[in-house]
Amino acid sequence: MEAFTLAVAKGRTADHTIRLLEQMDIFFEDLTPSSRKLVFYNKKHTIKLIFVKAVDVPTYVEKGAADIGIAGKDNILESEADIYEILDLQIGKCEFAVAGKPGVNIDTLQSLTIATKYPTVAKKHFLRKGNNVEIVKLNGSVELAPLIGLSDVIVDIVETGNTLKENGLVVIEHVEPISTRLIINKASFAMKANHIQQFIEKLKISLEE
Ligand SMILES: Nc1ncnc2c1ncn2[C@@H]1O[C@H](COP(=O)(O)OP(=O)(O)OP(=O)(O)O)[C@@H](O)[C@H]1O
Ligand SMILES: O=P(O)(O)OC[C@H]1O[C@H](OP(=O)(O)OP(=O)(O)O)[C@H](O)[C@@H]1O
Repeated sequence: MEAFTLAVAKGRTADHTIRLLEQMDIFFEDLTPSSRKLVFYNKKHTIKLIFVKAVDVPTYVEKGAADIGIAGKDNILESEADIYEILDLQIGKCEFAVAGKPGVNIDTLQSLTIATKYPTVAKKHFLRKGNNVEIVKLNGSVELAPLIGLSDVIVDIVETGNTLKENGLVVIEHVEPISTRLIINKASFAMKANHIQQFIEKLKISLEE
């Protein structure tokens, strides 16, 4: 019998997530790196795994299309989804930062234009600081914006710092650390308490190994 649905982000954290599940003795049939399939079952058919775009994981969990999700803190914050965030999986580590050309002084500019893939996170950060900002929402290659005058600065993910460096940009402010988190649908947490608690406990043990 199917106990719960687990939404996992496609992309750069997928391999690590699957390895973590394997450490918990959870294996999915037909799951290969080149597969285009999006739905998988474990051997006992108790867990349904769905692969979704990283940015969509919190939405699937909030709406109950998945009971459990494994998602980046970046996408959790941006979605403002009403879910429980239970565990830090200590993978996919990076940070949100404000970055721009060296010497740009964001405290002296009257109004700031911010290019970002994360408009909600960016708006909240600058509201807290009391800055007047205009947000330009982009979907990638955000580092280009200050180089061609589309924005004063960017709010983006920094991991190694290589993308900033190769484009002559620097971190101006650290905003928030990011890592992959375990999230749970609020109703599922009550309705499927046994199965979900078991999963959480097993995951905790794997994280400590
Ligand atoms: N250098 C990094 N750049 C982006 N995300 C990173 C990085 N390092 C770790 N992460 C984490 O990995 C998660 C998934 O990133 P990934 O790039 O696969 O998805 P994405 O941004 O939706 O990609 P795309 O839009 O190219 O499909 C992010 O949500 C973030 O939490
Ligand atoms: O600090 P680094 O290790 O260089 O990593 C940070 C870069 O990685 C991400 O981009 P991604 O590869 O997802 O491409 P994108 O520009 O299409 O978003 C992020 O948006 C930065 O551009």
